[in-house]
Amino acid sequence: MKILSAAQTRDADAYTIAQEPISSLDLMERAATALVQWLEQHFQRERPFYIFCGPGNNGGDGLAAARLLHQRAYDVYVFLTGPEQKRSADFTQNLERLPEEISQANLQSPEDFPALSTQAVVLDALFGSRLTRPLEGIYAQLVAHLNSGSATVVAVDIPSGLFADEPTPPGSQVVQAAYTVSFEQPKLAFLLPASGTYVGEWQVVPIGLHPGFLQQVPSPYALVTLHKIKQLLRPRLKFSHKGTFGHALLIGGSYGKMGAATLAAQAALRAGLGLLTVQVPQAGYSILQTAVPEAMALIDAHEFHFSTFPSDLKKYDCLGIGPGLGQAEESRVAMEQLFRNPLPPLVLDADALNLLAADRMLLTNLPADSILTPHPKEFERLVGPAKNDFHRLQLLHSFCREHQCFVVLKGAHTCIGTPSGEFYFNSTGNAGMATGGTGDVLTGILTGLRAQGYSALETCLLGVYLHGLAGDVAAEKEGQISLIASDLYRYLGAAFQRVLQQEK
Ligand SMILES: NC(=O)C1=CN([C@@H]2O[C@H](COP(=O)(O)OP(=O)(O)OC[C@H]3O[C@@H](n4cnc5c(N)ncnc54)[C@H](OP(=O)(O)O)[C@@H]3O)[C@@H](O)[C@H]2O)[C@@H](O)CC1
Ligand SMILES: [K+]
Repeated sequence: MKILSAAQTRDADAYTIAQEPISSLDLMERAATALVQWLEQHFQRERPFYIFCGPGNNGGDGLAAARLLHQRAYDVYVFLTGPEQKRSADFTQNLERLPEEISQANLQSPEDFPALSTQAVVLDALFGSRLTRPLEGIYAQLVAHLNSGSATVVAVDIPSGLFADEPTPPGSQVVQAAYTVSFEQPKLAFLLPASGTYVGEWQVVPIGLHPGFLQQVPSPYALVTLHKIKQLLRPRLKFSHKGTFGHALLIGGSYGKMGAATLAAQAALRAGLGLLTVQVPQAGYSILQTAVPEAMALIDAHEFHFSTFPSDLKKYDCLGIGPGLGQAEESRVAMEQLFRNPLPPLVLDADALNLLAADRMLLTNLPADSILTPHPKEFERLVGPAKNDFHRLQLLHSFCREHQCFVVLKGAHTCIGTPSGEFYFNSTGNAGMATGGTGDVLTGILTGLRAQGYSALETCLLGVYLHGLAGDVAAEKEGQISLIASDLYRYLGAAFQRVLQQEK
């Protein structure tokens, strides 16, 4: 699913109005109807609605929703803000349509702000996607009031005060929503860590924007959906054998960090890999053979960490390196030597990335189409600090282009950067996965998929999505709090099943 800028969203709106054709007022009615359907599913009629409307079309949505909620027997209170001369045409029409029984108040100063009980549902329809500057004066005071109460806040389209596709200046007043119901497409701001915290749980409701426009509009940003993943996943054919599904080499583990290597190994196998060899230091031999009997072991010359690499690298279909590797000087030298050889497709994680960051000459020898899986701190070590989340995306773009690699930047919505400048945000996963070892599992999944012949991009899309989906299935069964990394490979099979069973 493409992610559009605020300007593109307005164009989509205008195109739909002209081509469908539909009046702008009717499009607003459609948006409000979709919003109210969502509200009805989530809130009982005992919950009174306090609807705060700004002067633009976001406020117009709020007014239309007020009328529709009233028709559905909810208690509704409407609060208007902003100068009358700023009111949009559709806002004005919806204000005229508002039934007289609905109480209305104009908010001129903080003394007019209503008290909000825990029972109340606040609908934030102050500003939408055409915010032009940070909120000030009465708007900022009102947002502070809404945020200080204990009512449930639902943002219409986007929390007011948040910029959809550019950084919101630090210190700005922004609505802290429990839920955000967004029209047709999520906004880029929802997917980035700093702005995403304002959005709460977000939901996209379709409002029938013209598919012709959505297909042709260019956007570097996309949200990866189940539909896309289903198209990528290849079925396992009857006459296949273990050789069909690739042979991967994993290099990882050091004294005290053998678990990282065994987690990655288990995950690689569960990703459908045919054969797996794992190279560990001597101290890891029995651990590996006991924890992962399905894997073949190669033993490093060093007792405690990575110091040498196998000579016959060509026989492997993918090399995954990094989980639990450590950062010993001997390991750095071994990496340097490794990078002077012809290599199979690479997946690099954790300490392999730290070694790259410490020795930038290594980066110049990075083979094209390598996959790197940093968390934000590891990414910062590679590219330097980012001023904000949007600047981090620029750094991601430049890094992927310069090194012709794919970067899986891990986070709540993991972002895959590509050499050609696209950004794919993941839509699966949950907070239970913020626990040690889940990154090692991801490295294993990616290594296992890449060895099966998936392209670097397909590997990233599939691997990241399935890793998150396994986490979601695990959380359904065990809850988020107790989720641990090994649950992710234990539920990976169930995640594959969910994708395969999804209707095309
Ligand atoms: N696109 C779609 O598909 C559909 C969109 N729909 C809905 O429309 C919404 C977008 O509506 P919109 O374009 O009227 O913009 P919106 O954000 O309501 O307000 C702009 C007004 O606020 C003002 N203003 C801005 N910043 C300010 C500030 N800091 N402090 C004070 N004032 C400020 C600005 O005036 P300015 O002062 O900048 O001249 C202008 O008057 C969208 O989010 C969705 O909810 C659906 O109904 C139908 C389908
Ligand atoms: K809003």
